Amino acid sequence: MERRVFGVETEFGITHQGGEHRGLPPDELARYIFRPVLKWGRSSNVFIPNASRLYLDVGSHPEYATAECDDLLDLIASDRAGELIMHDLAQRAQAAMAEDGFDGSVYLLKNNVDSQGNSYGSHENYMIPRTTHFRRLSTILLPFLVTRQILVGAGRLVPATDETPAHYAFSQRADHMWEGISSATTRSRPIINTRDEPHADAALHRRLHVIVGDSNMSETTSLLRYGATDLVLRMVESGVPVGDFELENPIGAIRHISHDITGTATVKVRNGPEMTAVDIQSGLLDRARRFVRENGAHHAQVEQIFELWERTLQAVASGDHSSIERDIDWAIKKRLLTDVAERGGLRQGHPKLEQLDMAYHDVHPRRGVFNVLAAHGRVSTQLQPERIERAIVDPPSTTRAALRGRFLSTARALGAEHTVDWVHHKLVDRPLDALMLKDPLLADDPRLDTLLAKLGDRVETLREQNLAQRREQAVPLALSERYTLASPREFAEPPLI
Ligand SMILES: Nc1ncnc2c1ncn2[C@@H]1O[C@H](COP(=O)(O)OP(=O)(O)OP(=O)(O)O)[C@@H](O)[C@H]1O
Ligand SMILES: [Mg+2]
Repeated sequence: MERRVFGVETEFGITHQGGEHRGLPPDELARYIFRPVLKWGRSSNVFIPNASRLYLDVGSHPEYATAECDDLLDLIASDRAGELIMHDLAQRAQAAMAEDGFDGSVYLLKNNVDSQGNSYGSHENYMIPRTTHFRRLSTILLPFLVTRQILVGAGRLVPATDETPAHYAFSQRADHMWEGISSATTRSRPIINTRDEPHADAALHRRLHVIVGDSNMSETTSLLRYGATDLVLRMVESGVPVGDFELENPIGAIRHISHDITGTATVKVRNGPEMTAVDIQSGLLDRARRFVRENGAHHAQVEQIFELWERTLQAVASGDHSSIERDIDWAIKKRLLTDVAERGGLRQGHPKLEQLDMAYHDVHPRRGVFNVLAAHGRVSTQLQPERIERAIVDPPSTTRAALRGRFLSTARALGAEHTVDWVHHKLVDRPLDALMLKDPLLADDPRLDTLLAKLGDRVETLREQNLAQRREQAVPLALSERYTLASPREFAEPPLI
């Protein structure tokens, strides 16, 4: 596959604290957060002009699904834009609640486990050819995903239980996976979900749904996560030998690996020896390097991804994590927790440290601990803030998201009733002219002009507007007046919440 479509769905944890009374329960809080969405789109399931989807399912985990991207940096930008859009909604909820007499602060967390131990996801979507051999896919991809947490896990301080002392684990999600592959998402939570909803021409494509990943705060970790997975998928698709790392017990392995931060835990490879996660990842990295040597790099970040992949494996293998403490989520957070524990003389598992673990994932640009570290230049980034800000309003330009974005902002600006999903675009008054875009990689289609022309002359006026003018109009429609990013010099130390 020359170009691949990527999308990521993030479910956020929410909580309301710090007021005079007990905070609102999460379901009521979620309703406050989605109030402007409901008002804007008359639904709690809307597509917004940057072509992404905002969604509140039953329960209390607001979700943002990025538009389709074919570029890794676009994907990360759209995901980061989602944090800011959700943050904006959380701030509005806080203000509305204060007016209603519920004081306190709203916290929106981009993590995967709440303090009661419930888990929520960060789902990756990769378009793959329909012809991909599924058995080959799973024998290669499962061991990759089971061991990928040592590269891109978000880290978690695991509280003490009767059997185990408090300790630091690579992953948030590992303990919440129950199956290797299946079609269920909630009940049995498989690593790879096989539900067949391609959002594309089903004869040509599948949408691979990976639900094992942790939500990442670090743009660099995200780049490694999506970039390495894409490389492994390329090898699967090309048919080259990738080695035999099929695991005897993937679910036992994913937990075992997560809870051993020394990286020395071994897992049994079917037809093979006991191996560490580093052994398996090193084998895959070697083959990916060979694959790129023979076939060429398919995008500009491939070498950077290899370098990060290798450096992270070396750090885990040596036990010296200092070389990745600016780049990899679990290592950034571990350094922070260690420093704070040493400074304050706190034992492992102290409630303050558990709180700091949560605070790392707070998406508030000036309060969230990761964001404060970023504002102080203490973690690496991949994107200029302007690119993230643009992604709040503008869809990616190289996929059908561009068409959806144009349809949405034009229809909104002209007050034309419409419905959309990933594939369909319909003006309510013109149901027979509905536009179906089955190719997610097509960013241009004259049929959209034909459809929009049904809206009359005013479309021409809109088309002639420059981007800045369009943004002026689109921003209020994208749910916000203005979004501001953290100012880099405002804060002295990461706060504890
Ligand atoms: N053809 C495609 N291939 C890969 N990803 C796609 C494709 N079409 C859309 N996507 C991405 O898939 C994700 C779909 O998100 P959505 O939340 O609607 O997922 P879902 O699994 O269909 O539904 P739900 O969350 O309701 O269970 C988005 O991030 C989108 O960009
Ligand atoms: Mg979803």
